[in-house]
Amino acid sequence: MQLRQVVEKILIKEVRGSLDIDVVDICDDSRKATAGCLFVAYRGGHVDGHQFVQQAVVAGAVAVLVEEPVDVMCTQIIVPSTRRVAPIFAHAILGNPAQDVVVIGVTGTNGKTTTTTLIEQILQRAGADTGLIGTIEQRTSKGELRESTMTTPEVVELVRTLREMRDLGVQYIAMEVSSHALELLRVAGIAYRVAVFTNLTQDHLDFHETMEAYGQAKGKFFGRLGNTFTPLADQGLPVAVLNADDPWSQVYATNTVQQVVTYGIEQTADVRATNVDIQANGVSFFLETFKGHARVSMQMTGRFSVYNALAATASALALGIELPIIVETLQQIKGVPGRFERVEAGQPYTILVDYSHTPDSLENALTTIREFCQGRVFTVVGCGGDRDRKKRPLMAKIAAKYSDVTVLTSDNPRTEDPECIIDEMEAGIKDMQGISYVRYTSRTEGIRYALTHAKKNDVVLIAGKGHETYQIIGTTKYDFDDRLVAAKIAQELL
Ligand SMILES: CC(=O)N[C@H]1[C@@H](OP(=O)(O)OP(=O)(O)OC[C@H]2O[C@@H](n3ccc(=O)[nH]c3=O)[C@H](O)[C@@H]2O)O[C@H](CO)[C@@H](O)[C@@H]1O[C@H](C)C(=O)N[C@@H](C)C(=O)N[C@H](CCC(=O)O)C(=O)O
Ligand SMILES: Nc1ncnc2c1ncn2[C@@H]1O[C@H](COP(=O)(O)OP(=O)(O)OP(=O)(O)O)[C@@H](O)[C@H]1O
Ligand SMILES: N[C@H](CCC[C@H](N)C(=O)O)C(=O)O
Ligand SMILES: [Mg+2]
Repeated sequence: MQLRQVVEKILIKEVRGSLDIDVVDICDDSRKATAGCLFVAYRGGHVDGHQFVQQAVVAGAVAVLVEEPVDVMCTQIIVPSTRRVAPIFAHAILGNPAQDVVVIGVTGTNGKTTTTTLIEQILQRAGADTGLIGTIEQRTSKGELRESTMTTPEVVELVRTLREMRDLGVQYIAMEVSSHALELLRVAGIAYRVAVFTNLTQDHLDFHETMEAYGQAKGKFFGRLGNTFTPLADQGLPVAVLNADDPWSQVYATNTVQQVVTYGIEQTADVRATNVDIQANGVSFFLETFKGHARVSMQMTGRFSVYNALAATASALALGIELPIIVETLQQIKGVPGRFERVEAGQPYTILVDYSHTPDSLENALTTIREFCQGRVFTVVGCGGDRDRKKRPLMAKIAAKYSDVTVLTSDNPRTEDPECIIDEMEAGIKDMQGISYVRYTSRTEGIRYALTHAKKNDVVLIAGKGHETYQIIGTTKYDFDDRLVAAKIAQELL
């Protein structure tokens, strides 16, 4: 497209060079620059993208979007904030794919991956072609596209993925919207048809600093619903789906002028579960909605699974899907990889791998296990390095409170010293009376300790890494899969 067509939409800018040039692509990483692209320079947390404009031009960039003049031989568009306007360029240059697909966004601390998966499965059962963008992978009903590197990609990659999905014939896309994405304007320009809130509990205080700021970041999603620079793909009106049992929903309801559908267990809600019965192999409940009611028996367990099911139900109803299709899907779905996933190696005790890497999700996982466990509970848990440090003592405390034996170990230490991370976790439980815990820096050895001591009727929870197939130590990514490691050790111990 002619660069002039987009640049004319930008109010505050200085242009050096010609705008009458054809731009065929956009990129924000010089290492991925291609012939005829526009390179966007972001000032990052580690490096300044402005350093790489020359490299991008050598690779074929014909124009650059920058915050200060740079010394290169190509068109320069100089703006106060490249992050602010990059979405306008990305959507326009990549052909506005978001206008051709119906997008459902799910935000919240926990439950995004599970809820988007449930929504995707319901839409597929209703006969739609779907896309999914989230923590584990980016896939369509026609097949997997790729494993994810981020929950919500940066805007350029995100819009490119939307375009890829649209070109494959996808009609509906369910995507996770992280608080980082909202804060960094990664999802600007996407007109969500349904915006879902799961819950807000402590995480990411390294990035947002306070819970208030974290809550406000999520609130942006609802404040802007129906208020973006691209129109909705279909004729339906935007809907906010809010968790009536989370106090932040009241704030978010006042943030939006759009219709709101609430769901919950405790409080009165438009979509509600009553008579919740949690078992080891599933959960059942009575589902009441504004479109009828039904008894539901799911193969996924835990009270949190009921919340995810309710959020997905409310979203699907907002999209006009019939209740029986929703109920059939909820009953048929077996689970999501790494979420309360059982490892079966013929051992007499239960092994569960769960992606609980926040205090709240760990507490939910353990209270669920306590509801059905007849023996002892062993929890193997670590905390990620280069991430929120404040959650470390809290997670250890929760593990120790609900477990008979806690094994403090490494998650992804990244560039931090693994011993220091475990020290920070241990600080939360040092003074607790009557608890039993051990430390193993090696995650494999931590898992081995728990499995060696577990007996019939016991449950071993391996928390924090879920579906991950790697462990990041320093800057190296090693192969590591809790499920495979646990299965191998359990088999050896038979
Ligand atoms: C805090 C955050 O989101 N950081 C993101 C940010 O990193 P950064 O600001 O440090 O980037 P940088 O390395 O300084 O580079 C600055 C710019 O120079 C460019 N560059 C860099 C090197 C080079 O040779 N050429 C070049 O052009 C980079 O592409 C970038 O545009 O920009 C990078 C490039 O787009 C992202 O990869 C990076 O995400 C990192 C990997 C990350 O871990 N993000 C996490 C915290 C995150 O976003 N998580 C949420 C989920 C959270 C949750 O809910 O659980 C997510 O949505 O994934
Ligand atoms: N609705 C919920 N409320 C609280 N905890 C939940 C909920 N759903 C899932 N969990 C717990 O949180 C863990 C992560 O679930 P899920 O992957 O669906 O969340 P997420 O929001 O996508 O996480 P991430 O921020 O890492 O992408 C699960 O393994 C489970 O222990
Ligand atoms: N999306 C989360 C995932 C955390 C998973 C945990 N295993 C870790 O590495 O801390 C994050 O990037 O903070
Ligand atoms: Mg996720």
